[in-house]
Amino acid sequence: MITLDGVRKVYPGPVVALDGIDLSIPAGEIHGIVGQSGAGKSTLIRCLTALEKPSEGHIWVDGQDLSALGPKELRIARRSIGMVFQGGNLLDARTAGQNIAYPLKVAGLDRGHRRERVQELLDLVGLGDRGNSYPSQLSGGQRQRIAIARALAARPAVLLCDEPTSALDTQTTDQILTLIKDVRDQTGVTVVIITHEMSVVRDTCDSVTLLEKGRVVQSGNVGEIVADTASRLGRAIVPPPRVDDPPEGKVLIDVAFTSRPGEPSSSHVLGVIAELGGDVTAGTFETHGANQVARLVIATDPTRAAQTVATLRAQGIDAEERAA
Ligand SMILES: Nc1ncnc2c1ncn2[C@@H]1O[C@H](COP(=O)(O)OP(=O)(O)OP(=O)(O)O)[C@@H](O)[C@H]1O
Repeated sequence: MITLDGVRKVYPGPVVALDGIDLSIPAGEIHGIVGQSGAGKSTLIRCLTALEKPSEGHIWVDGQDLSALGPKELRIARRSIGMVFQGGNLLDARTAGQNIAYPLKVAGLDRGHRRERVQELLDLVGLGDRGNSYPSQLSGGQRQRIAIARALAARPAVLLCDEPTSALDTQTTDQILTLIKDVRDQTGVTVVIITHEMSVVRDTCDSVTLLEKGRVVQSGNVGEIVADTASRLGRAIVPPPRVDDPPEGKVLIDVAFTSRPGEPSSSHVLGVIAELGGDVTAGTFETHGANQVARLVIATDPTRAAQTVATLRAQGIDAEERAA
């Protein structure tokens, strides 16, 4: 559905914003793009909307090579790409309904069909009775719902979301992410979400790409990445639980493991830790597909720390003493 092949983007300077990106996102997936500030996320999304032209390489969206299209063809191709920005970016002087209708007007849909489609979209995002409200009369979450409806108006094959929840509180964030998942389930749209929040990746994305200095560090299925205890991205998506200080006279050991079907279960590992004289101070257990992913912090006597780490590692369990 979305394929990038050797995409480079060099700004004058020169600044290499994208340095040879190869990426494939299947139709109907929700894909997260993460990376630190300056990693190239916004440049990547601007290339996907064809607002920016790659210096090298090709981008296919919905079967079309964007780099091969002329200006007129690009304008048409852009209709199959919906965009949602941080904060919504609605036109303040227009009602919610008029905001949603705008891309339909541009696409040449007649008034009657526009009205029908706008109501359908308002209902889809759960704001069926707010079509006549102006953006200033809506909450941040409601504005973002209208922005999603507007992005979906022309039935795009791809929905690109640039930090869609970073201006929202936790509860509203959850509601917007649930809406994005529902929309994907109902319409089959392929979704790309740029985010700096790993919780968005954990709770919403099927697959994820980590960018660093314009390059792909890791890309793949979220469940598989978090199950790989050696993956830095996996540990960022499911981080170790927070423990500020070890109990008096103890040291802390970070433990990470994945229980796959047919492999030693969490209770087995907890048994090993207990036998070694360790106390579980905090723990996170998450189910990803058929796997259970665990991050534990255990407290133990300093004299036993090295032995505990060695025994756990010998059993294939990731363990590391936390620096004091
Ligand atoms: N128009 C531009 N001209 C020159 N350099 C640019 C331009 N846009 C981005 N850059 C540079 O390209 C690199 C990648 O920037 P980009 O905005 O894509 O990163 P990002 O991962 O989206 O960062 P952030 O999370 O801060 O938005 C940075 O070094 C940035 O300074």
